[in-house]
Amino acid sequence: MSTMNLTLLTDFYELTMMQGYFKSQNNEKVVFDAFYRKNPCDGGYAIAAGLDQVIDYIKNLRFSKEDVEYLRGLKVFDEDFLEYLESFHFTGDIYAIPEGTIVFPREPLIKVVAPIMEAQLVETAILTILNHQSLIATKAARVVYAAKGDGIMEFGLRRAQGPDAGVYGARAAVIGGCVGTSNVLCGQLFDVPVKGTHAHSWIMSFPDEYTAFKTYADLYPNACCLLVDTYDTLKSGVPNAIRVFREMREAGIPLKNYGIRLDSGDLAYMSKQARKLLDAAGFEDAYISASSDLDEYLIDSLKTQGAKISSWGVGTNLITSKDCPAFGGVYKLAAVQDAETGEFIPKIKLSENTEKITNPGNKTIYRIYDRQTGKIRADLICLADETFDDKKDMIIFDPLETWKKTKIHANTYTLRELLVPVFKGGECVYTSPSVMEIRDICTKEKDTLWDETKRLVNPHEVYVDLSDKLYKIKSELLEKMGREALEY
Ligand SMILES: Nc1ncnc2c1ncn2[C@@H]1O[C@H](COP(=O)(O)OP(=O)(O)OP(=O)(O)O)[C@@H](O)[C@H]1O
Ligand SMILES: O=P(O)(O)OC[C@H]1O[C@H](OP(=O)(O)OP(=O)(O)O)[C@H](O)[C@@H]1O
Ligand SMILES: O=C(O)c1cccnc1
Repeated sequence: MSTMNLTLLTDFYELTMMQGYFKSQNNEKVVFDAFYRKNPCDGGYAIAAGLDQVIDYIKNLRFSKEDVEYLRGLKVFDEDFLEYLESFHFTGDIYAIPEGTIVFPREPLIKVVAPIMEAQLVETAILTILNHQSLIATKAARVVYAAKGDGIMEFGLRRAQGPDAGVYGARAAVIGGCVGTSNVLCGQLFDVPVKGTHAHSWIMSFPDEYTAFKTYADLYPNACCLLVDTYDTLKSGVPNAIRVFREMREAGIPLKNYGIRLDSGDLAYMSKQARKLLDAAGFEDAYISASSDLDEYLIDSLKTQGAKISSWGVGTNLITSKDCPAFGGVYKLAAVQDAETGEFIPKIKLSENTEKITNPGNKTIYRIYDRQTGKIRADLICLADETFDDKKDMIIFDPLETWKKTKIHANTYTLRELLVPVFKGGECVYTSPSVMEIRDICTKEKDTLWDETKRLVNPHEVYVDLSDKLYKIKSELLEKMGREALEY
């Protein structure tokens, strides 16, 4: 999948605009920001994911002969433009927040600095990749948070919106903290753990439940998880599982990593009863896992109910992010380079809705950490060439409600620039960590948030402020626009 040419994975208007820029010989260098506006599921944060696929996409960005032929057939593009496309490749710079990082609304997750024809073309693919994976990674992080240290298995492939969503969704779910996936192709492509139990069909294909369990246990004694709800969980499923475990013990087969899976009924009640039966038979270390339309809220509720479940399989609600099906990331022009001075002229997009007014200029983001706790104090969006000294006090203010100011005292904080170079002059200068390494990074990242921000409902919002300089540029641009509007 990584060498696939996805050059035509774009909206038609990117190409018609590209031809327009070509015809008007307008190929100035510009800055585009890919950012999102609202955390998924009304949560307090999101997790950046998908960068590695964006890198593959950019590396393979070439119009093949067939691509150009196809575009010629649309009878919209002129020969000179089609000829240009034949030798097209990406020559710009890309900066990105590494995968697995905690991110907040309005922060550029990816910044493209490139001639406008190139920067425009890549909009759609960058957004579709980032939007999907960041959404599922965030959803997974929420589910993992609810499970309070229990393992979450990703079980969603069959219910995902197609193969790509299944495979890349599973990748993102592992980044967000799942311990593994049932998705074998995802395992092969990204070297993540694949695991699983068995289906009801396995049980139903045998003359009786005991024989099905026994056959499975003989085959997989080291990973023996028996699905106990096909007929009657407490009267048949659990007793038959206990019978098989007992026979394994009597046969001298070491019992480790074994247990049962509940897939229906009242999971709190069933798990408590099953726990009692297993314990009474001397199988205190047998685990109880559960699946059945779970999500973060249900897992949280089951925990509160005292369910005796220590491992969870989550499918549909995770892989589709069912209650919040879109991440809503956008890609906005932020600056255009002056051909003569080389300076970036900030550009702004107005909106009736103040939250939708874009942040102009060639920017970067600094994360401000509390030096003692390592937790995030706030993020600061500023101009790319601004520098800060953590030995000096820092005053940050809310960009919308500017009277809300916070003083961060000198030597109590550390700074980290979030955007890192990924492409320079068209060359990739970044090596992505493996998915399991990104998962580890993400686990550490989650530790930089207070619980108040991680909680599932009404979380505390982390401040994302603008630097003084950027705030002034934005205000001046808004003023100017306002004056110009009056002149009409
Ligand atoms: N103790 C519980 N508290 C809250 N929700 C629960 C509890 N136990 C199960 N659930 C959830 O309730 C829903 C159960 O739905 P339903 O009864 O329709 O299906 P089921 O029990 O899975 O049975 P079947 O698979 O046979 O349709 C699932 O989403 C499940 O996760
Ligand atoms: O409920 P989800 O969160 O989507 O998790 C995945 C579900 O997929 C399987 O059911 P399915 O009915 O597809 O197959 P089965 O016959 O193996 O139960 C599994 O038993 C889970 O219930
Ligand atoms: O392995 C499992 O138990 C599994 C896999 C996919 C979907 N549901 C369950």
